[in-house]
Amino acid sequence: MLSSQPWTPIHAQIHRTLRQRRLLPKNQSILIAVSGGQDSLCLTKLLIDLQSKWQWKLAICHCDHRWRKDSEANANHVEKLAQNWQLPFYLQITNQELKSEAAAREWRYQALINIAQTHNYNYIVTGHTASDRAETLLYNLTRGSGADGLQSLTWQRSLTQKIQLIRPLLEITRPETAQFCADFQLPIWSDSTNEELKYKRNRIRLELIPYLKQNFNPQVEKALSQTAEILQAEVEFLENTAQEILQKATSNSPIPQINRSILRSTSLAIQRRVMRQFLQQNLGFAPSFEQIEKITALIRAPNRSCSDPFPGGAIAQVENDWIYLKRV
Ligand SMILES: Nc1ncnc2c1ncn2[C@@H]1O[C@H](COP(=O)(O)OP(=O)(O)OP(=O)(O)O)[C@@H](O)[C@H]1O
Repeated sequence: MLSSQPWTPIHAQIHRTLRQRRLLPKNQSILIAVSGGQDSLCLTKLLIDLQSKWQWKLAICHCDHRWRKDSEANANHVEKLAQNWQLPFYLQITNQELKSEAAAREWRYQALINIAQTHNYNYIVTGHTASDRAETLLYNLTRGSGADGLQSLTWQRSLTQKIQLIRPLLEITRPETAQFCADFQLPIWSDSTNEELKYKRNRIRLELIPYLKQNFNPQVEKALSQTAEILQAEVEFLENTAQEILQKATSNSPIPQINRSILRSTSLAIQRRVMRQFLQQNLGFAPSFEQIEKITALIRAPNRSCSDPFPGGAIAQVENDWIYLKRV
């Protein structure tokens, strides 16, 4: 496999991050998701250069959403790069019309998982950067997310029991990946839809972030990304604590029930999280803020109080020390 050093500060940083965070252990099989854009090319080059230290088995996967006229040319471009790098290449082409960004994303992750499962890759890596993290944080902030949405883009997430999604570039900004690609003359395929202002995410990147940089903080991407990093550890702690309390406060009974006096001894932050987990477990979907508030209010409500119905028809009802989730 080609690896034309030199070793740059970004190489050193990624090597250190991978070691400290134990993101991609030695000898593992890794599927790199490559769009052809600057971030995923930077990621691929870095992993190739670090490969001799980690003994990974690397491969490239490209997903063709068939959204743009040049999508086939884009796929061919990535295939050529894979050949030059002497890496196995997998192409996934959609056979359905993907109507939204969300649909495209869902299809893409499933396509990546299918390739990873078929060819035994335990890790899928993407080129998400600190800039993506900052943009996702801002986007979720405008939608009213709590800390969970603001931790935006974690270093690692399970896609299936066997496959982990890893994002090694979360400390590197997009201007840095652009510079890296220029330094190593990596041939970036530019995606024209990235410039379209009808997409909110693009407006955050092209209008809001430059405004914040100019008027508030030139390092705003790093600053927001740091906020996401702090929140990530806090969310993990709160979720684990809530899970422990949920276990103590519930019992195995045919009608789901949760104990009010145990919940009363915890803080509102934990009560909300416990209730979210309780509803999710028993209703089978992620509850909204209003639905969580409705059931949380019952922790201190008078006996026999009840909520109006949740989607699906269940209601929550207080009986002495318990809240029951009853199907009516
Ligand atoms: N067509 C593609 N084929 C393979 N990988 C892709 C493709 N598009 C994006 N990726 C991977 O996903 C990363 C993020 O891309 P981008 O920011 O464009 O997607 P996104 O939809 O905003 O991200 P996500 O939905 O995954 O959070 C890229 O760096 C790359 O690793």
